[in-house]
Amino acid sequence: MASNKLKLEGKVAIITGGASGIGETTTRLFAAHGASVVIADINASLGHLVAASISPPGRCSFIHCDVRNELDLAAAVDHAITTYGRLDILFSNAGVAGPPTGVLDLDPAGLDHTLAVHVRGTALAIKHAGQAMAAAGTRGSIICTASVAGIHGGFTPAAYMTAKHAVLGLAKAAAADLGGKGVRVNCVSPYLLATPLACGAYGMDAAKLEETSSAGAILKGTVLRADDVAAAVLFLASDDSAFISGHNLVIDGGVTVVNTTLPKFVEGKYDLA
Ligand SMILES: NC(=O)c1ccc[n+]([C@@H]2O[C@H](COP(=O)([O-])OP(=O)(O)OC[C@H]3O[C@@H](n4cnc5c(N)ncnc54)[C@H](O)[C@@H]3O)[C@@H](O)[C@H]2O)c1
Repeated sequence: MASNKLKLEGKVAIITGGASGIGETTTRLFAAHGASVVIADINASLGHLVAASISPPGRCSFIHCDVRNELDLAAAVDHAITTYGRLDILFSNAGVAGPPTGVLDLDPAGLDHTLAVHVRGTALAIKHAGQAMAAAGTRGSIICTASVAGIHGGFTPAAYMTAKHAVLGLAKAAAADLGGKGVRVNCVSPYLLATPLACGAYGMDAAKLEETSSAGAILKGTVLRADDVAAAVLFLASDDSAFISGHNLVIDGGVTVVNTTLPKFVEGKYDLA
């Protein structure tokens, strides 16, 4: 049975990419669990709308932040501390789909942009949030959005896949560097779910994308939604995961561990079809 206990009461979080999709849903869940949340995003109109829709007024605020820009991330951390007095949680989640090509057709500018948002952005967000947590002696939690594209080849175009592998490496490096300060660093790795990023990249509306995602999933009878990812992020942000660091929490209903191309053992025999 789900507990009614607030899991983040009195905590302060920064969520990059918090204006939309997984970030927006996590912003709402964190606030519902008692956290004050700073949305750090380039989309000012959506960011202000989401922040204003969360009650009580002031519980959530928006700051314009391009995660490729170190000064923007430093300002987001300052904003959290000035406005709410502390920083306990960073959810580094801002992302772009990147160029829709394989390696042979790769456009260097598209590769640079994809790596800058996902890798440089995550590294600098961890740097500034980690420094603030360490300076204040806060036993903080940092969560980065990686992807099933950080585990296997073939899921996505090359630049995005490269970026998500790097995010996993970064999180391991950061877990090692920040563990001595009491700060935990983990990743979540979702499979395909309907958000503006994914619908845009695949050229599908939300219903079609969910149908496609469900058809490819191993786990049947349920559809992966942003709520599922936000629940995993809440677990990693809260004291429920107090001794978990350097972990990649995969939210894929088994997609990355089941190889559907191998012969299948069904009801007493191998299905070689
Ligand atoms: N949707 C999926 O299927 C899926 C699966 C696995 C991982 N992810 C990852 O989840 C994360 C969130 O994406 P989403 O699917 O919710 O998409 P989304 O488009 O709904 O949200 C992405 C957010 O990032 C923001 N953003 C983009 N560039 C930025 C920048 N330079 N600085 C600050 N903010 C910026 C956007 O404005 C937007 O609010 C991304 O890292 C994405 O790679 C998505």
